[in-house]
Amino acid sequence: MSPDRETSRVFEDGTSDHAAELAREQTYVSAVYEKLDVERRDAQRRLDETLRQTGRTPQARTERDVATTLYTDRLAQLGSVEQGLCFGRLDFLPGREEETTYVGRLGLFDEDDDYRPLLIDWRAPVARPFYLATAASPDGVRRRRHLRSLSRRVTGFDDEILDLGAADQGQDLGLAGEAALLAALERRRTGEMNDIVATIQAEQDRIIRAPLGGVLVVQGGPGTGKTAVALHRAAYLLYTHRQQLTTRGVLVVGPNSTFLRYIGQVLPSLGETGVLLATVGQLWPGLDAVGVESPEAAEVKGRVVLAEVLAAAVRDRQRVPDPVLEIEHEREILKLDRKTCAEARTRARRSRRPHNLARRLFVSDVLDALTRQAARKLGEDLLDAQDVQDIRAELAASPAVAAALTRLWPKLTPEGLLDDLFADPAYLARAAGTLLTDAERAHLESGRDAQWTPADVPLLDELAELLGADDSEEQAQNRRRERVERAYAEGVLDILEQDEEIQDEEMLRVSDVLDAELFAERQQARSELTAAQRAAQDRTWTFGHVIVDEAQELSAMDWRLLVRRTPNRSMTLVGDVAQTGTAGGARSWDEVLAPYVADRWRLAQLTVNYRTPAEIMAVAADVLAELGGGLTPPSSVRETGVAPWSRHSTDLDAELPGLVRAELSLVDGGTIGVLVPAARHEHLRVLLGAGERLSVLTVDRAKGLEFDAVLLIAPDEIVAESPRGLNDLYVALTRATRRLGVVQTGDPVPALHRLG
Ligand SMILES: Nc1ncnc2c1ncn2[C@@H]1O[C@H](COP(=O)(O)OP(=O)(O)OP(=O)(O)O)[C@@H](O)[C@H]1O
Repeated sequence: MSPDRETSRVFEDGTSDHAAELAREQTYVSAVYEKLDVERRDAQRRLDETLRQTGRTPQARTERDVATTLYTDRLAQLGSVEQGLCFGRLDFLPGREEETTYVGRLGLFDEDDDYRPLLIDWRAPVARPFYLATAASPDGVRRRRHLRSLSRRVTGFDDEILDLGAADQGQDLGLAGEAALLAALERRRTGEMNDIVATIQAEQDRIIRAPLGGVLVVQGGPGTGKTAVALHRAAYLLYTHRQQLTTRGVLVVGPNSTFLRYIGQVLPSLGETGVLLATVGQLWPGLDAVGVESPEAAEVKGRVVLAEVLAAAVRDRQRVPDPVLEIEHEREILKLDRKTCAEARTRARRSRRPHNLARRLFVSDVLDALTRQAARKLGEDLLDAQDVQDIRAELAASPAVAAALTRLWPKLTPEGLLDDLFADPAYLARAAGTLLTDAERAHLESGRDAQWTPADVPLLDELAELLGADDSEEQAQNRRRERVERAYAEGVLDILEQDEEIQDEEMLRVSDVLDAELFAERQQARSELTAAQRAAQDRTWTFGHVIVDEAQELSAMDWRLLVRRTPNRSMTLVGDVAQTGTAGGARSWDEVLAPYVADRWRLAQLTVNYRTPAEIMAVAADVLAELGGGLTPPSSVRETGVAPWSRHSTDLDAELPGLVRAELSLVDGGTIGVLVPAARHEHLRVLLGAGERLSVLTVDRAKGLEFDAVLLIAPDEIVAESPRGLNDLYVALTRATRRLGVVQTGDPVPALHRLG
């Protein structure tokens, strides 16, 4: 159904009516923007007022904190919805209370008219027919209108009349707002993902609005909008379960930082800033795990047996003397024997506390034993209880005793232990036992770079759990700081109260202003941290909901980390098992989830490809068939009439720059992705350079991204480069929104037979 045909159906007497209708829409949309401006000024004024308040009691201060966060968030939200604020309109069949509803990026109401809705938030239940209504099931909707706009100007609209006569709309894919959808898909790519709020399709909407609890897996082929759906789901959940989720926050996990940059603007454009976007490698606060290692090393590190290896590595550090450890104390030699230490060790281990916390038990038992010995040497009969206590305190403070305890049960940090483990083959061999082969251990030892790698982070996290943090000193410091802060606040209050007693109006005003500024400063520093920011600084933070994109790539150890961050198991996992590139990634969702939720997870599928034109998808479908696994390729929403091309190159360095230039000129200011085998990446990146419109990437870096045109280089090498090479080829072929060119340099790849 073309928009023109539809427009003429609605306005049978021609374009002048269309112009008049456009003008009417402009009047309405202008009024909505005016309301937005009023709301912004109002929120700014309230924030200013709140920051000026003194907060004289703890309750008042808490209230002020809450209000400041509220107005700061509101301002950010109102600031982010400027573009495309109002994008839809629903006209209902007679009999409904409301005749017309406008749908947009947030809800706005007219307080002077009994809170009449001016604009309905796209996430509100009443906006749902905008995404779900079809001619076959119109849900009371007579007409759905998509408004097009540029800044605050309405530039056009596309209508759909939802009567049964129009039931052929969207062909057999059941598309809603097809004209607007196709216009969105035709837009050239900029290197940043856009939101799809105006054109969400029914199968996507059902996933976005699925209930919060439990594990929802979204399986969908390339370009089916999994990433878009995941991000809109985050926005929807925050809107619908605001209270529950703003305190705990939502985490969105992506495969790498290039991908996170690509999707980074979507949630802010939906008015949501309280979501933490991170790779698993970024979930260790203060550490940027950007080290590089071999795929083999990363694969071994991702195996679930590493949890056992690490536990054994920790136990290995809990030692007993062989046979005796001598300690010099006050010119006497005290002896720690194997049996005493073994008993202390058993008691400490049985406590089931993490290593650094169980250490206190071990230390206490050893000190008891040493105290008994020292007392015996001094003549037990001559000592009273206080003397014995003093001896124990002296022993506890003795550097020689401390050194012995460190040898037997050292305080350990995750970083220190992991570094030692990978640097010391004998230690690794003891910890791994029969769990890893010699060759696998060799990967761990040799694959090391000076920096931590993303695959190290789940290991550090596992170790943090095994070791625990002896934070008694930190807690004592916190208690001291709280006491000081309380005393400070009480002091301020005293002064204010005295001032009030003096009843000197001028002085009162001065101290009020001073305190207001001080408090405002302190409070601002605290309240500006959203749950997402606090979560980013806290390894033990547990989220209200976790969304994982490209979930098929995660290793077993990654999953352990993420499940620890989501004790309520409220998760949305989106991915495609046909695109798994990492050796440790998923072959099936069952396999991945069984250890954590058994079979208690729900599966939703996406079936329509919004990215890759049918001509290119046909080539990719051959590769999918060769992969086996019984997955059906998604149906492309459009054809472009442009066939993918292939050529053989005998001198790539000479030919490629010209091919890239040609493609750049054909995409009308759009983007090109040159996807290359890892072994050629560095060379071709230097040869071609890179810029805003041109990216030279390995396939794993291109995962989740899209380009107007893709040039795929040496597909045979991509296939040969990894055990999941065919999956990589599938990913590479499905990155293009308009054009695909394949440059072969070696043997033809059978799965690409269609290209000739
Ligand atoms: N309903 C929609 N309206 C407009 N554009 C859409 C819609 N759904 C998806 N798209 C667009 O289709 C493209 C592919 O979407 P997305 O990247 O979310 O797919 P994906 O399933 O995550 O793909 P892949 O598995 O290949 O990474 C994006 O440009 C996205 O904006």
